[in-house]
Amino acid sequence: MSEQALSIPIIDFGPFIQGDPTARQQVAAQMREASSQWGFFYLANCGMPQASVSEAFQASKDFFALPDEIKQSVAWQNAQSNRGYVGVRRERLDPSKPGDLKEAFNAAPEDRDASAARNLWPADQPEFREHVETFLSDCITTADRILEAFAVALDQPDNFFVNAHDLHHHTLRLLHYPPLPEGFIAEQGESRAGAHTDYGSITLLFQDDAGGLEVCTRQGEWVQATPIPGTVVINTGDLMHRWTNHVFCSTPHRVNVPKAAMHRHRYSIAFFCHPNKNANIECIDSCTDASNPVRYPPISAGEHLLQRLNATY
Ligand SMILES: O=C(O)CCC(=O)C(=O)O
Ligand SMILES: [Fe+2]
Repeated sequence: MSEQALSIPIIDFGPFIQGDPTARQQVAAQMREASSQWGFFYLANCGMPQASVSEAFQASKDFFALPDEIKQSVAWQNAQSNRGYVGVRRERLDPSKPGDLKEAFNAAPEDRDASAARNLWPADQPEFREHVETFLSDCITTADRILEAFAVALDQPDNFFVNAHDLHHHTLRLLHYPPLPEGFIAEQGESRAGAHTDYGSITLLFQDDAGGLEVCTRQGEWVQATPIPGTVVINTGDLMHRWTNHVFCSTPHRVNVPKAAMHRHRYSIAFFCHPNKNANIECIDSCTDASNPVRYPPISAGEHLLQRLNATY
């Protein structure tokens, strides 16, 4: 492993939340550097209430332990709504590989866009719904702060990204990677999650201590994103890559199975941020100059997402 391989940046977000303008600029500059070099970083002191995170993980464990018929009662229907339960092997994040060895539950904020699809909640599980909804709301608050820092990082008005995301077209995804029997991966070439990039603007990723997340460096080397307690992993996705005219990376990542963790469960939770479906995604002015001319025509965020989802299912 190279020097760089050891150093997915860790950024302390505390000074940004506390509000001193110089400190905010410094945090934003670190985020800019990390997003240009890695497209991935750990954020410490991001402001998420610890109880909310713990309750969401517990709710996730309880949900995935339910009988299959209950989970199937809220089965995922289509890319347009993109809510509900996705069973093991249903999704291929890397289309050249067999289905991923994971199950998932997608939910989305319902507070802003009355025309959006509704969440699918299993009957008689009021605590599950309550904890997921609380967590969703905390993720929105946290994501807005992070988006504010990204705007500062790109010399835009503080609310540049927050305004473009104000319909909350985000997706929350609970993920469960079941324990695997011996020899399974070697025989079939499956993984827990195939190599992929995320589609949206930014992703907040909460992981348990099982490990397995790997990130591809710009040099093409796979590096472990070892869980660090108290941090959330932030990555910039395809839409941000396009919006910033390639200034920020959309970095391939995957979930492999470390031998030591093969026989245990892994849980993670991803919050995928997406701009309003009708937001016009057009090269940000600070991201182009003579050496980096505009690379893409404008596209709506909704059109961009549908193109990516249809390629995955
Ligand atoms: O479970 C993880 O750690 C990563 C999941 C992921 O990358 C995704 O669902 O897009
Ligand atoms: Fe991902």
